[in-house]
Amino acid sequence: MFEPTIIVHGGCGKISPDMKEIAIEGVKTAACRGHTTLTRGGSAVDAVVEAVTTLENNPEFNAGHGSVLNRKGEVEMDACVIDGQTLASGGVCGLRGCANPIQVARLVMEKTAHCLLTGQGARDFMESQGIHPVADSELITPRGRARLEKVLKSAFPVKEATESQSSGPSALPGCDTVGAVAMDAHGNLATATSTGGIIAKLPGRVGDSPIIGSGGYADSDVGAVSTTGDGESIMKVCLARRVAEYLEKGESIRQAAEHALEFMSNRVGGEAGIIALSRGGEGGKCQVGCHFTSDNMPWAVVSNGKMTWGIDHGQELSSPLEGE
Ligand SMILES: NC(=O)C[C@H](N)C(=O)O
Repeated sequence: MFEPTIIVHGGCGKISPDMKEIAIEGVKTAACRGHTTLTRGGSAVDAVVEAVTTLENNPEFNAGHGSVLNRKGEVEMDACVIDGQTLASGGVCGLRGCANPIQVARLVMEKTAHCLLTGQGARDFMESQGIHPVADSELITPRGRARLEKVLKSAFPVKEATESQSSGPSALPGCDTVGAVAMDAHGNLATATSTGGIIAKLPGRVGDSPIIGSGGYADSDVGAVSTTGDGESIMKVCLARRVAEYLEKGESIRQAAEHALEFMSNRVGGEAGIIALSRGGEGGKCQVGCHFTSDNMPWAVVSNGKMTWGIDHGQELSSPLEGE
C-alpha cells in the first residue's frame, strides 16, 4: 500500500498581502477534502476532482464561481482531468454556465469516447448528464467585474492587455487557476486543473489548462503534474509533459519543475507554476513538490498525518493534521 498524498495549487501570480491568508485557507481546505476522499478509500481521480470542486466553489479563485471574464464580460471555463493509471483523460473548454467544469470533464472521460469537448457541445453534453446550467450572474463576482473594467479601461489592444498579465497578474491582484495532483493507496496518480482563463481574453480563447500535457499530465509510472500561469507560453512548451519527461530521466520533482520552467522562460518567456508528485524516488518513497516563477503561488500538501503549505518563495510551513 502507498501513503495517500495530495498537493493542491491556487494559481500563480502576485497575491496582495490582504489576500494571502484567504488563498492559503482555500488551498488547505481543498487539500484536506481531497485527502479525506483518499483516506476513505477514494481513488486519485476522486480526490483531485473533490479538491478542484472545492476551489471552483470558492469565489476567491479563478475557476467555477469567481472565474475571470472575457472581453464581453462572459465566463468561459476550461478544465481537464487525467487518470494516470490508464491515461484516460477528459476535458472541457469554452464551457459556459457551469458551476463545476471539472465534474463535466470527468464525465467526458468516463462517459464518452472523446478527450475534449468545446463550447456549446460541452454545454449540451453537461445538460445531457443531468447537470443544470447556472446563469453567468451566479459565477461572476464583484471582483471579477472590477478586474475586467480595470483591464478594459487601460485601452490596450487585446494582445497587450492579455500579455500584460504575464508580467503583471501583478496589476490584477487575486487568486487564479486551480489544480490538484494526488496518489491513492494503490499508488495510482491523477491530475485535475480548472480555470476561467485570462482576463479580457477574446471570446473563444482556450488556454493550456484543458490541453493534455500542457495544463496537466499524469502517468502513474512516471508522475502527475498540474500547471498554472501564462497559458500561451505553457502550451508552446507542453509544460506538464516536459516535467514528466525530466522525471522519466531520473530528475527529482524539484529539478524537473525548475528545469521545465527555465526552459519555458528561456524559449518563450512567461511565468508559470507547477505542482507535481511521483511515486518513484529513493526506496519507492513518494516525492511531492512545487515550483513557481511568479511572485506567489498558494499551495498545500497533505500526507502522512501532516499538512504543509506556502505562498511565497522558500516558504514551507507545516502542522499536524487535525482529525479528518
Ligand atoms: N492563471 C492561469 O493559470 C491561467 C491559465 N493558465 C490560462 O492561461 O488559461
